[in-house]
Amino acid sequence: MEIDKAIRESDDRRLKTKYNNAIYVIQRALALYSIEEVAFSFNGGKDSTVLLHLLRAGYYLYKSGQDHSTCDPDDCEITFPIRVIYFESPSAFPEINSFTYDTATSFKLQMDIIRLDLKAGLEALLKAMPIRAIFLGVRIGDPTAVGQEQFSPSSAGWPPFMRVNPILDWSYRDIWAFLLTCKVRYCSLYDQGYTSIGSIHDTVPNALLSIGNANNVEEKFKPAYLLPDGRLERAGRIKNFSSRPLSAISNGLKSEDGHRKCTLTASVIAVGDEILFGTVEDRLALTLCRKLHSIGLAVSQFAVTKSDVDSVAEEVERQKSRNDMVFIYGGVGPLHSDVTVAGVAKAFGVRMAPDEEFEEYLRHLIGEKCTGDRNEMAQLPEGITELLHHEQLLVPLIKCQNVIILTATNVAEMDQEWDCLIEFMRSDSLLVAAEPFISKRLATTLSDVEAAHPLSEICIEFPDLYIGGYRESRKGPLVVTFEGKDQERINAAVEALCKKFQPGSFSEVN
Ligand SMILES: Cc1cc2nc3c(=O)[nH]c(=O)nc-3n(C[C@H](O)[C@H](O)[C@H](O)COP(=O)(O)O)c2cc1C
Ligand SMILES: Nc1ncnc2c1ncn2[C@@H]1O[C@H](COP(=O)(O)OP(=O)(O)OP(=O)(O)O)[C@@H](O)[C@H]1O
Ligand SMILES: [Mg+2]
Repeated sequence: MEIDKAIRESDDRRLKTKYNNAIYVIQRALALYSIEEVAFSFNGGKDSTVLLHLLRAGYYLYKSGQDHSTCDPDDCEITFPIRVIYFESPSAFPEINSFTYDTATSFKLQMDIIRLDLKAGLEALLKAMPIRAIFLGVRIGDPTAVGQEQFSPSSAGWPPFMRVNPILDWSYRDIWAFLLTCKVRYCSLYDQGYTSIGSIHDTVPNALLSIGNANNVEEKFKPAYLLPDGRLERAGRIKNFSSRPLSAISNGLKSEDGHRKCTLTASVIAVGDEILFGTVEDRLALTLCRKLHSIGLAVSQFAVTKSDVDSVAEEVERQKSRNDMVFIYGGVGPLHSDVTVAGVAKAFGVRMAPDEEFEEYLRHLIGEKCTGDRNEMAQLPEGITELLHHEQLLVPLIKCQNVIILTATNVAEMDQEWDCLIEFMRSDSLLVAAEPFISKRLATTLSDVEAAHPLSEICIEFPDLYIGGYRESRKGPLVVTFEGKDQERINAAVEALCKKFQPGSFSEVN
């Protein structure tokens, strides 16, 4: 088998280790699932090209191991029985399409071309075939790899199947070492400076490979395998973040327009299975909501999510685009359940990458215990992270665009982080004009039924105020609350409400 032979004959020890691990994962999958139950998701990209050849080798080695005799290499090479699926999109590069089709012909792949969107296509496929596991060329540096392992069930909202990622731990360099060592064909775009290929709308050659366009001729690029730093593989992908950065928020806060100030919103996300199980009581939400309110930010939502990357990512993605700021706590640290930072990375569609500055802080904090090859805690969302350092804090706060990750685990720690955060925002003139809310509370012995209609009229008359009501017990007094940024408006609303009832029906409470 030519792939296995090429790797065995190579003296690249790192590549051999990666190859052996990938083959092991493939063989495990082939032992767990029948051949009809597996499929390979192939799209002509470099990672899936590597995986194609690994699967060919893995299948050959699996078969020869199973038969206790060497499988006839010709047989195994001619019949590659794993079903291949290609989601063809109208925005795919023509070079990718032609390479994918040519490869399918050369290796006699049974390839299904699916022209539906990914989810719908997978749903239809899984209905029609007994497929239970899909091989993917996902690597740890890909934004979509966050939280995945070599065997990862598909995420919530996707049809159920096992994602098998044999090259999850491969680096950009490993990919090129494999393709060049095995001398296999790859898509021609990689020789024209493309280093990671998405759609024609979001992919250009990697500027780091440019050799310029002297004499006004077309700009030329070096081939992808010459990219010196694999972390910059996606530099040719055009980013499209939907969220607003904090600078946009600061403009909002400085606005002279009172209404705009009122509409600034924040949302709070707590991460922790234990909160959902009811095992621990979450006191931080109360503290944080109170603090946010005290500086004039309207808290639009408080959510609790499970300790898993996808749940965190979904919630952050939803909240970051709807709110000016998002505050998230819980699930920060080195434990398996500490998935918050990875979830934030996934929400922004960026990968986790080692952050030297953060690692330095951790080294001071934990000393030698964290100086291993891979300090997971020192990985932060790439390209969007700002560390907010304050002398009172042992470890800086992490800000990813408009998402602030708090590490507090109790109220005292939250108080301290909050004080630092406020100082930071003030020194950066972010909060200069954020007017605090003014509130008034009136207690009454009127029943809910008596109060309901007149109160709803007041709400219509004063849409710029938050007017609410609550009671601490069914029999006790009803408390009506008025929140807003304009004292006169609050006084007017209070007066208007009192006028609708007998004098003395309401008394102000603190
Ligand atoms: C076979 C297959 C299975 C996938 N399963 C999932 C999944 O379970 N969860 C998920 O969030 N995305 C899933 N995706 C989507 C990918 O993570 C990714 O969003 C998609 O391939 C587009 O990648 P791009 O934005 O880099 O082009 C799947 C994609 C494919 C092809
Ligand atoms: N349109 C598609 N059809 C089938 N599989 C796909 C498709 N898009 C992505 N995949 C699967 O997801 C994997 C990861 O995609 P990704 O774009 O990161 O890698 P790639 O396309 O193989 O290489 P590159 O990083 O150079 O684009 C692919 O290797 C493939 O298994
Ligand atoms: Mg790709």
